[in-house]
Amino acid sequence: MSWSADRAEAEARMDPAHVAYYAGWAGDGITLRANEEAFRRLRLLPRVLRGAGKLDTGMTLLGCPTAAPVLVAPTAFHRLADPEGERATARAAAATGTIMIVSMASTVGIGDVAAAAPGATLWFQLYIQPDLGFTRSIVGRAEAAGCRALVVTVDAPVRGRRDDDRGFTDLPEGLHCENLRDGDGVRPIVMSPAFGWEHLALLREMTTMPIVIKGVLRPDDARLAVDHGADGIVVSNHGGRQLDTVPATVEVLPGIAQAVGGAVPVLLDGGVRRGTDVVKALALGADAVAVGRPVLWGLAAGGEPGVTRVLSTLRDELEYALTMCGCAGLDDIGPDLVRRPC
Ligand SMILES: Cc1cc2nc3c(=O)[nH]c(=O)nc-3n(C[C@H](O)[C@H](O)[C@H](O)COP(=O)(O)O)c2cc1C
Ligand SMILES: CC(C)CC(=O)C(=O)O
Repeated sequence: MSWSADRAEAEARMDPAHVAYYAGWAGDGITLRANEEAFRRLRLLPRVLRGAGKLDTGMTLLGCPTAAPVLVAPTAFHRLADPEGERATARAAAATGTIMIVSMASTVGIGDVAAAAPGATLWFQLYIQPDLGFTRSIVGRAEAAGCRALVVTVDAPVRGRRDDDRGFTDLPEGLHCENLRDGDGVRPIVMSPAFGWEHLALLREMTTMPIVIKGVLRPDDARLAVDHGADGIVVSNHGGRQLDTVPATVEVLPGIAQAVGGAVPVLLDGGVRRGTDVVKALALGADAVAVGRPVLWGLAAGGEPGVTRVLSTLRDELEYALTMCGCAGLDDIGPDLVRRPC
């Protein structure tokens, strides 16, 4: 089943307002579409008779082994798709040897996600909260749950304007952002334009987890992130959900990879749908990619087995594409494999 068949199935099963939230985009959806279109425009140039033999797609990222350079991107509210929510996604991640980045806006608390999927490698995504004491306690919960990295999202100084959200504002009865529990209540997520690079040093004091900056689109910002001690970068435009008309992530990737120069791992998300997209991103300088909506559609269409299928299919497609390209492994992927559009 392809991701678009999953989406059709999700549309049949889910509340239309929730489908619209998952699918949602900022403005006119120019960036949303550009992410996928940019991958489609790139062409692969396979090499032949390389005697490559059987290949291995496994690698290690920030000390964490992963079966393929494909991670689960952080996405909010998995219980809108399936009653087990993030528990199901994490079990599927464990079953496929995939690193899952759990959203701060998960509908299962990070401790419960970890307990439900003991074999999973979890990273935790954070929106820094203006109450830094509360931020510290959220980070502490992620650390106590065994998360292996902190992914700090920096492309949301305010919420994206999503005209087509069709009225989705509040979670249904019984669903909450469990990581924001505070005493008897649950605090709202606060976005703030007041954060600066200096906040990285504050986070560094709060945790021993490696810190990854998510939402970088410029080489100079990537360099600043490295200079301020980031351990990794995610080239991301939030799946086209924040500022419309920013470029497709794969278009800005080569410049960012060059600016980072291998100092820290560079990940990319936005529009990755097939194994061939993974090859293209790696060829243009990414160490790994992350997928957002396909995981949500797989979860809605088929629960935990649905997500397992999405993740294992991506890995199979990657292996197939690499074999077809004459690669012996991930190290064999270079820019020569991709022909950019004229
Ligand atoms: C429904 C939905 C919820 C999201 N929630 C978060 C979130 O809580 N934190 C975050 O950093 N990014 C969030 N994102 C952005 C994803 O991490 C990722 O950048 C994006 O989905 C990648 O694009 P793709 O969906 O085309 O794969 C969300 C994306 C979607 C579609
Ligand atoms: C709860 C939201 C802030 C999650 C998000 O980042 C998104 O919907 O894109």
